[in-house]
Amino acid sequence: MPLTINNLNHRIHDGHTERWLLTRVSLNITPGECVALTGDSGSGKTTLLNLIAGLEPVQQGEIYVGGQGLQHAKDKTLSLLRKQTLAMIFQHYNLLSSLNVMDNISFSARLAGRYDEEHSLSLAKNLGIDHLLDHYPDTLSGGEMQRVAIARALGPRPKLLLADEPTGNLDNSNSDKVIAQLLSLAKSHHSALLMVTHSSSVAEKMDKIYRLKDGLLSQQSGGG
Ligand SMILES: Nc1ncnc2c1ncn2[C@@H]1O[C@H](COP(=O)(O)OP(=O)(O)OP(=O)(O)O)[C@@H](O)[C@H]1O
Repeated sequence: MPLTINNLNHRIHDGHTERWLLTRVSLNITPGECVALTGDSGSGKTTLLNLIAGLEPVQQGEIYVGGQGLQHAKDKTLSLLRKQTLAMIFQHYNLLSSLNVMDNISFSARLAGRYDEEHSLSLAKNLGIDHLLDHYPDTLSGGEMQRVAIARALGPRPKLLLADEPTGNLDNSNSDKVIAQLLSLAKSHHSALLMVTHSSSVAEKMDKIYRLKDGLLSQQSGGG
């Protein structure tokens, strides 16, 4: 299973007080399943993604990514997991400005020791950015940059893709195209996808929709 979360509780310091941000959160995502994570601003969506990526320590409960438990995992295990098993896509793309598109796409796969030129080129072709391979990020549109970020994330063939508002900076027609490409590539790679989104039309395109409210995660109707 790419992602299993059992009874996760997470407490934060809010000024001088402490409060539970996440309570009894459980979630399973199967290979190739695409799941939307929704919830009001401040409900804890980004914190949950950070916990799954091993960027914040698990306080109570269990998170398994590709079978690897994150609770009690050492930093080395977590950094290997981020290289080999999961990938993240951000709203602000996080491309490397000194590398051209081809090198940006190859970057994560090289880091994971899984670089495959044919695979990188096929991702670029599928995402419609193969004519931009020698361009640099500052010459690209927002939609093009997000496509490069998606190709880079899929380069190492991750079991789990985490995406935080990946189309938040795009207009509706670009957003629809990028989401359609992301879903179809995630499915064809059998990568599970957990995507934070504020857009109900984006959420509806996913297999399942979950909502975080008052610390609790619940499945909503819709999606699929
Ligand atoms: N390490 C931390 N210490 C203290 N407070 C934190 C910490 N991490 C997150 N918070 C707080 O937890 C709450 C949830 O933040 P988070 O970014 O996870 O929400 P979100 O649902 O992603 O919001 P948005 O949709 O606005 O991005 C916020 O009130 C934030 O200030």
